[in-house]
Amino acid sequence: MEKSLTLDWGTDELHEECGVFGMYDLDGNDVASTIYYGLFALQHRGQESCGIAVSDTYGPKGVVNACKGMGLCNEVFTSEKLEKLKGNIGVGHVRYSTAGSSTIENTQPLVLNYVKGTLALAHNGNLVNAPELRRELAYDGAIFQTTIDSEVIAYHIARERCKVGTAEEAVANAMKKIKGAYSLVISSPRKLIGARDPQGFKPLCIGKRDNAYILTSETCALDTIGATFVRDVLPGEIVTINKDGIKSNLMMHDPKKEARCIFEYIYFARPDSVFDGVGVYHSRIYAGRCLAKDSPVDADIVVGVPESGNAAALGYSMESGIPYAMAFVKNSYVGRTFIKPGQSSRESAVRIKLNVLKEAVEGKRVVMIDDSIVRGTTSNLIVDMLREAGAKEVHMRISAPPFLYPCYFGTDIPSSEQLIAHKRTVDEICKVIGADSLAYLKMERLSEMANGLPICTACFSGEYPVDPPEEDIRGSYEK
Ligand SMILES: O=P(O)(O)OC[C@H]1O[C@H](OP(=O)(O)OP(=O)(O)O)[C@H](O)[C@@H]1O
Ligand SMILES: NC(=O)CC[C@H](N)C(=O)O
Ligand SMILES: [Mg+2]
Repeated sequence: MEKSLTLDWGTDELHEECGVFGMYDLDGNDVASTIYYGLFALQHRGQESCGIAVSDTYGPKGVVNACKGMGLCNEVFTSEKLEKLKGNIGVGHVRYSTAGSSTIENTQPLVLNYVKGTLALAHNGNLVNAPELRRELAYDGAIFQTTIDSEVIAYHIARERCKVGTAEEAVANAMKKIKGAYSLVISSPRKLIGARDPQGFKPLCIGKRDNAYILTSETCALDTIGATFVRDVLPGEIVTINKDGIKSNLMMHDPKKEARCIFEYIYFARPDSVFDGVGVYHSRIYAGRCLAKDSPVDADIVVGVPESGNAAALGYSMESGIPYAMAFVKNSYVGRTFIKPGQSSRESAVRIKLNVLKEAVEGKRVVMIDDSIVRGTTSNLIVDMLREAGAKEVHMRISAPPFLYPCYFGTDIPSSEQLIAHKRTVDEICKVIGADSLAYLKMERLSEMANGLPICTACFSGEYPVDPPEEDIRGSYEK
C-alpha cells in the first residue's frame, strides 16, 4: 500500500500528567518510604522529575526535609536519602511539566516558609489564569523562585493565611482566585489538606492504612502500599486531615460545574485505578466493545498497542468474538515518552519500545487497537511493522475520537498543525498511516465510557468547561 507521508512531525513530547501523594501518620511513624512507593505507582503520570517533602508534627514547626531531583523515582531516591527524610507528615510529586520548563527549580513539592511556618504543596493540573495572577503578585512585590503555575497557588495560600485563622480557609480563599485544573495535596505543617477544582478535572482520592491517612491521584497507589480506599475528594471539595480525622469543606462544590478529564479514562491513568466510582479498566473495555459494535471488520485476531491500547483491544475481542492476541512485546525498561528528540529519534523510540511477534501475526488479518493517535508517529510505524511481519491486513481502531483541539487543563497536546487529525478526514489519516481501514470512537460514547459522569471532552469537541486562557500559559513568563 502506498503511503502519503506529508506530516509535519513534531519534536515535543506527548502527553502525560503529574501524580501527587500525601500521607499523615497519626501514630508518628516516618512516611517518606511509603510516599516513595506511592510515587512509584504513579510514575506513569510523570517522568521528568520527582520529590518528597516531610516534616514531623511532634517536632518544631517550620522544619521541612525535602529531596527533589530530575528523573524517575528510582533515579532520584536512594534508601540513604529516604532514611534521612524524617517526619510523619509529607507530600510527594512526580512531574510532567505543563507550565514552566522541566528544570530542577520547577520540581515539586514546592516548599514555602511563611508566616505560619512551612507549607509543602504538590499540584496536578494546569491553571488557565496563572500569568495574570502571577503578574498581579509580582507588581505587589512577590519574588518567584520557579516559573510554574503551582507557585502562584502556593503564594496565594500563603498570603491568605495571613488574613484568616486556618490553612484550609486560606486554601478556600485561594480557590476563589485560581481557575483551571488542580488537584492539590498540601502539608501545613500539622495538617494534610487536599483540594480538587470545581470541575474535578483531575482525580484525587483518600485512603487509610492503620492510623495513617493518604491523599493521592490514583487508587493504584493505595493498593501498592496496602491502604484501603476511603473515598474520592469531590470536585470543589477541600478535605483536612488532622489528629481528629477528616473534615470537609464543600464551599466550591457545585455538581453543575463538574467536567472530569475523559482522557484520564482513555489514556493517563493506570487501568487498575478507579475514579469517582468508575473503573478505568471498565471504561476502556467498554470503549473497545463500542468500537466492535460501531465499526466492525472481518479479521483473524485483535491486538492492542501496549500499554494503554490493551484493555480496549480486549473489549473489542469480547464483543466481536475475534480472538485476542499479543502482537507486540514491549520492552519493560522503556517509559511512556522516554526521549524528547526530533522525529527520526521518535521513530526509533517506537521500535525500541515495541517489537512485533512475527509468529502471531504472519498471514493474519489484524484489528489493531490503540487509545489515541496524536501525531501518528506510533501508528505509522507499527502498521509498517505488522506488514513487514507478514500481516495480510491491518485495520486500525482508536478508542477515542480524533484529537482536534488544544487542552489547557493539563494534557500537553501539540499545536494543531502537528495533530494528524488536523484538517484531515478519517480516510486521509488512514492513508497517512497506511492502514487498510481506520475508525475512531464516536463522540457520544465518551459519556457512556464514564458511566454518565459529567466529563470534559474539549480536546475532541472544542467545548471548554472553563474559558481558555487569553495568553500563552506554557512558559509565558520564561521569555
Ligand atoms: O500518535 P502518536 O504521537 O505516536 O501518539 C499516540 C501514542 O502515544 C501514546 O502511547 P505512549 O507511548 O505515550 O504510552 P503507553 O505505553 O502508555 O501507551 C498513545 O497510547 C498512543 O499509542
Ligand atoms: N502535569 C501537571 O499536573 C503539571 C503541574 C504543574 N502545572 C507543573 O507544571 O508542574
Ligand atoms: Mg500508546
